[in-house]
Amino acid sequence: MSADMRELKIEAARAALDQVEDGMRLGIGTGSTAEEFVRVLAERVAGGLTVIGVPTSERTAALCRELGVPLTTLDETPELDLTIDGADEIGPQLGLIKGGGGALLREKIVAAASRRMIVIADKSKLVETLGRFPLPIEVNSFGLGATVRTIERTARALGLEGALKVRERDGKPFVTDGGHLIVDASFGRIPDPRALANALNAIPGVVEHGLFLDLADTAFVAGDGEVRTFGAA
Ligand SMILES: O=C[C@H](O)[C@H](O)[C@H](O)COP(=O)(O)O
Repeated sequence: MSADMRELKIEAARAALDQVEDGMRLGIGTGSTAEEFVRVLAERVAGGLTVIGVPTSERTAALCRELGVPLTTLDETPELDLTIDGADEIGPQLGLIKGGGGALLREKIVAAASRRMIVIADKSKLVETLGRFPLPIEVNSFGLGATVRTIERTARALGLEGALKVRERDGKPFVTDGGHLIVDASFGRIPDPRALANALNAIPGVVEHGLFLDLADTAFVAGDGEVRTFGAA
C-alpha cells in the first residue's frame, strides 16, 4: 500500500474517531482501514478515553489487545452504540460489499447489533453499481459443490453470470474465523443487490454474504484533500 493510500485511510479513520464519545460500546471492524481506526482509537484510549469494543475478527482482536483497546463480547455486551468498519465497495444508498478480508459474518452480526454504523474508506471504494469487487459469500464446507451450483443457478435466474471461486490462501482453502469457506462471485455488476441478497439468504449452505444493505448510516470517504460525508452526518 502506498503512503498516500495509507494517509487517506488515516484521514477517514480520524473523521470516524470524532464521532466516538466517552463511555461508548463500539463495534470494531476488520481490514487495513479499520486497523488505522484501531490505531487512532488506541491513542485516544491511552489519553484517557473510556470505551469498550467488540472486535469483528481475531485479527482485529489481536491488534486491539496489542494497542490496549479494552474488549468485550456480544454475549457480555449485546447492544453497541457505534460500529466503525471499512468496505470493499460503497454504492448507492450506502449499500456495501464487504468480506474481502473474510470477516463478513462477524462484521454483519456486530453491525446489526449496533445503533449506528460508520464506514470509513478511501475514494477508490466508491462505485455507482456494486459488483466490480467479487462478492464474498461465506458457505458451510459441508456440501460445498452443491451449494456452489445452487448459488450459480440462483444468480443466473437474476441475470447474473460470472466465475465463482472458492477462496484460497497459500494454496489451501481460506477458512474464516467461524470455520467456514468463502466463495468469491465475480458478477461484475449487481444492479439489484436487494434481490440477490434475499436469494442468497434463502440458500441452505450459505452462511452469510458480503452485501451489507440498510446497515451503514454514514460513510467518511477520504480523497482529493478532503473527507466527504455520505448519509447521516
Ligand atoms: O472482511 C473484511 C472487511 O469486510 C473489510 O472491511 C474490507 O475487506 C475492506 O478492507 P480494507 O479496508 O483493507 O480495504
